[in-house]
Amino acid sequence: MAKNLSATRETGLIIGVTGGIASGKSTVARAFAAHGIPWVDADEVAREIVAPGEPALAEIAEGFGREVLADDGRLDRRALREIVFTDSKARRQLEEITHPRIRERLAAHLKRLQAQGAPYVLLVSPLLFETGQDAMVDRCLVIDVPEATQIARTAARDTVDETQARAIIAAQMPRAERLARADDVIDNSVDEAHLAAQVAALDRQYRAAAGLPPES
Ligand SMILES: CC(C)(COP(=O)(O)OP(=O)(O)OC[C@H]1O[C@@H](n2cnc3c(N)ncnc32)[C@H](O)[C@@H]1O)[C@@H](O)C(=O)NCCC(=O)NCCS
Ligand SMILES: Nc1ncnc2c1ncn2[C@@H]1O[C@H](COP(=O)(O)OP(=O)(O)OP(=O)(O)O)[C@@H](O)[C@H]1O
Repeated sequence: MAKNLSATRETGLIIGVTGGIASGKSTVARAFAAHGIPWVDADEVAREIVAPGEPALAEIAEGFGREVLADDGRLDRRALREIVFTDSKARRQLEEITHPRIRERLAAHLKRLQAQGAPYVLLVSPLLFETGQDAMVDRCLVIDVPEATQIARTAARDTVDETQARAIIAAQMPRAERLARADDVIDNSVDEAHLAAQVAALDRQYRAAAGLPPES
């Protein structure tokens, strides 16, 4: 059900941005940044909490074995990716280690950004609904593309092959369910100009909701 756009918490408006792998979340975040809007990225925070010396890295090594560490002691992300996207039990084990820490770190980053006085801020997360991070935001914006576009854009961008891209999509919320939980939707199936026009319209809407005039 759509949230009341004017009912923002005292600390200011937070927009949750979500969508499956390669739906275009980072591209959307950069388009909002062109309007002066900052964001916190859950994938980046997920990297921060497994940096060398962090307790989560030690717990992962304990649970998954030294084979998920590279020679320099850093997390071998590819090795861990291959384990967790073929074994849902292992994925849940990883999430039990990472998700509470990601959530805590996201809250701290959001607080810091809000203190800098932005019109509103974005929380960009592939698993906004799956992890309950949607409770941290006032409104959920879903970036929507067909699955074939996700696969094609993943293949064009990184080393994840089609089988693995499909396994990652299968580990995420189905498209229809995500759309059903959206307050706002961006159709990112066309091109960046089409995306930028939708972001500009939402920016006007969110500024009005935050009690601010349109961007001058
Ligand atoms: C498994 C890991 C090491 C793979 O790292 P890698 O650098 O290869 O990929 P990256 O982190 O960039 O993730 C790629 C994409 O996979 C998807 N993804 C990542 N973790 C998950 C998950 N637990 N469930 C479903 N999809 C996921 C997201 O769409 C993400 O954008 C890493 O994704 C990880 O630590 N995941 C657990 C933490 C997590 O849930 N992160 C998501 C943000 S809350
Ligand atoms: N409208 C578009 N037209 C063409 N290509 C696009 C469009 N939007 C995004 N892309 C491309 O698709 C790929 C995925 O986009 P992006 O990295 O923004 O997705 P993401 O949702 O942040 O991905 P991830 O879930 O892996 O973090 C990138 O290579 C990007 O340049």
